[in-house]
Amino acid sequence: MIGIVGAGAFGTALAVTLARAGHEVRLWGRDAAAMTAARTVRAVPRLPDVPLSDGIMPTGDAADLSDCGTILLSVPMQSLATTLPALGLRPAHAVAACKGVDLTTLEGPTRVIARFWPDATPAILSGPSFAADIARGLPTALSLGCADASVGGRLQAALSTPTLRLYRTTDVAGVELGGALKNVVAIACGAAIGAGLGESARAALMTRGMAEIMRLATALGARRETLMGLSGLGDLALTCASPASRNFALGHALGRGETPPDATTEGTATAEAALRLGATHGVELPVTAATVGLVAGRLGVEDAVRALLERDLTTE
Ligand SMILES: NC(=O)C1=CN([C@@H]2O[C@H](COP(=O)(O)OP(=O)(O)OC[C@H]3O[C@@H](n4cnc5c(N)ncnc54)[C@H](OP(=O)(O)O)[C@@H]3O)[C@@H](O)[C@H]2O)C=CC1
Ligand SMILES: O=C(CO)COP(=O)(O)O
Repeated sequence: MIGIVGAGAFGTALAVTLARAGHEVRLWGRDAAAMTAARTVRAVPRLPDVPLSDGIMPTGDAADLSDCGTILLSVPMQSLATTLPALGLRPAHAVAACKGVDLTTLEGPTRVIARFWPDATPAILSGPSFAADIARGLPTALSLGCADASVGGRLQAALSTPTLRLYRTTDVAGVELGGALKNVVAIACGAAIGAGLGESARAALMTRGMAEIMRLATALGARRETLMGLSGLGDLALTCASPASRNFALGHALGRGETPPDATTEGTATAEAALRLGATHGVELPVTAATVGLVAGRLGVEDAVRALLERDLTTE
């Protein structure tokens, strides 16, 4: 039996594909009334058009997940540290499916898990995948990072489904940082497109953004080959190119001078966290700095572009 914490779009999509593959799934959401309603409506508010099969038990009571040896965590990154201790669970394996860096502690999801659930083996699941695609059973591939190779292998086998193919690695930092940092670049790309700066500008931002991801993540212990994989280059390609990305949509609205839609956008907090990490580790992050300024309203798109173009010429 698999437990999923967070009945948002992604947690629910994972529940649907795992149940379709034959798993019994307990899906916990913080809104107990909505989860009770979901038992009869057989859908959750964040993914209303996706029916929940009989193999999924929606619940607002975390105790219903106490028999689940593996728990997937799919709440927004900035709420992970408050969610975990409140659940009262002690799973053997805890797989983070959230993308970001905790702004208070600058920890990735597996470090947060280790802090609150020291007995659990932590892992991270990340890569290019829109919740709607996974829920529809469209082909998807993700990275599963687990420092314990044998647990990682077991999780890979358990969580892969006929349409969701997992690749495993022991490079937890690479999987975490690739998935977290690409959201920052997606905001920047959305702003460029929204402001009418063109496809060439987007390609330049993606490429230089990827250079920043490489610099910061390798300084923090990630391996280059992981960052060139699904949770890095792969997810960067998806989110920087698709209006379906909420991070891209946020940047797009800012680029057009409009009010951004109200949605989970992990890239805003992660951009700030990345700047702090960059300052500590002596890593220059010009695209990230411009994105932070843009999101905070300190810079307009034109100022941000000027700041990037006026930097000293350098080698690639
Ligand atoms: N959507 C996608 O396509 C993908 C998302 N992800 C990642 O999955 C994670 C979750 O995103 P997603 O499911 O899309 O987000 P949603 O906005 O769809 O849902 C967020 C979920 O987290 C809950 N939540 C929000 N704030 C808190 C809080 N403070 N404490 C506890 N629970 C909270 C929400 O509860 P409530 O409904 O009650 O507000 C909801 O169940 C993110 O890190 C995201 O980057 C990864 C890959 C794809
Ligand atoms: O991470 C995602 C796809 O891999 C989803 O991106 P958004 O959170 O920007 O919608």
